[in-house]
Amino acid sequence: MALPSWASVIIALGTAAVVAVCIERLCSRLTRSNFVPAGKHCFITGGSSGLGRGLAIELAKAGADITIVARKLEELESAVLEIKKFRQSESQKVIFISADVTSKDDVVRAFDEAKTKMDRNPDCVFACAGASYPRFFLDYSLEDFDKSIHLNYLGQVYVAHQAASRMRDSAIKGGKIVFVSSMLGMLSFAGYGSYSPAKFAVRGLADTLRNELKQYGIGVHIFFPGGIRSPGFDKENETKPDVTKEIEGANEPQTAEECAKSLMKGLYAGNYMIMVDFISEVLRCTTRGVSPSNNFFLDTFLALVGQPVASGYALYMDYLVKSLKRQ
Ligand SMILES: NC(=O)C1=CN([C@@H]2O[C@H](COP(=O)(O)OP(=O)(O)OC[C@H]3O[C@@H](n4cnc5c(N)ncnc54)[C@H](OP(=O)(O)O)[C@@H]3O)[C@@H](O)[C@H]2O)C=CC1
Ligand SMILES: CCCCCCCCCCCCCCCC(=O)[C@@H](N)CO
Repeated sequence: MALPSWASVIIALGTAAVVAVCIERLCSRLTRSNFVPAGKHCFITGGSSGLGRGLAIELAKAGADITIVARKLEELESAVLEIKKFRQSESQKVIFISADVTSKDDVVRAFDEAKTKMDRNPDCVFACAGASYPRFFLDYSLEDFDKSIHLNYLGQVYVAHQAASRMRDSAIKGGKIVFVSSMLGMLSFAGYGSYSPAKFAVRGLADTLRNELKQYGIGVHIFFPGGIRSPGFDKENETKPDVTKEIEGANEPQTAEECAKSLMKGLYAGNYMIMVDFISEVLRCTTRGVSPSNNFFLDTFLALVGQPVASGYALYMDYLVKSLKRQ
């Protein structure tokens, strides 16, 4: 008995959709690396506070050995005590190294010390150190731009360079480098003239290395958090213009713990670009370009519906800033 033509069309479309989804899942499985933190040496810059500290705690829970790096000794010491409480076993090592990521010599020394104290080079490196001092472009001194690019961009370049060269030379299997950008590495607006460009630059570097480091089997990921309630966040809010607060009001800040958990979840899923909530996922889809998708069909759909929303948001940002003139 012949099926009516509409039924054949539905069956054909349904079959095509199922085949497409299976191909997408298969490709995604073949191109993604596993993340198994247990027994790994995880090296975290900015590990004494905020996201970095939250991440160190999650990695300790997952069974990793941890090196945290930052400048202030007191904060490092107290973070190590706290992180140790979350270990699965007493045999997991948690150590700290005081170093400034804006200094090339310090970064090399930090990796040397980490290797000596842990008896091996890091398997996973997380570049969390960073800070933002928002104000209007014309209220910055020219030195402020140097400082931001040194900390928020070059601070990740030096760390990634050491990480990759040691992973290659000691033939680390399943090495990972995780960059920390921000939603402000995908869009920007009034107040972030020194910070956002550095976070965009981090994306350029991550895109380059995601491709280039495949020859050594090193996995590269990039994290784009929204606001994180942290000591750094309190500090930036002291200089943040009101209009900046208003524009970023669409984003609900997370705790460092929630944010670190989002990062872990993205790493377990093997995603290249890791986001923290639905709005930021949509933003990712509207700016993805040739970067790998997290789910090809869903990402393409979200890009389509998200683009008008993104353009509408730009109108809202411009309206708020234009209104400043009239005050
Ligand atoms: N807070 C937020 O709203 C958001 C933050 N981010 C990004 O997430 C990351 C973490 O931010 P957050 O959780 O707020 O961090 P915090 O401000 O709470 O902590 C920053 C950490 O980085 C360290 N650090 C700062 N400067 C240097 C340096 N020159 N050398 C070595 N270590 C340094 C600090 O220690 P010490 O001062 O002792 O060196 C501290 O451990 C940053 O890259 C930030 O840009 C992204 C989106 C939102
Ligand atoms: C589909 C697209 C819709 C667009 C909606 C956009 C919403 C804007 C929210 C911007 C949030 C910025 C968080 C800043 C985090 C940060 O890095 C600072 N705290 C500095 O540390």
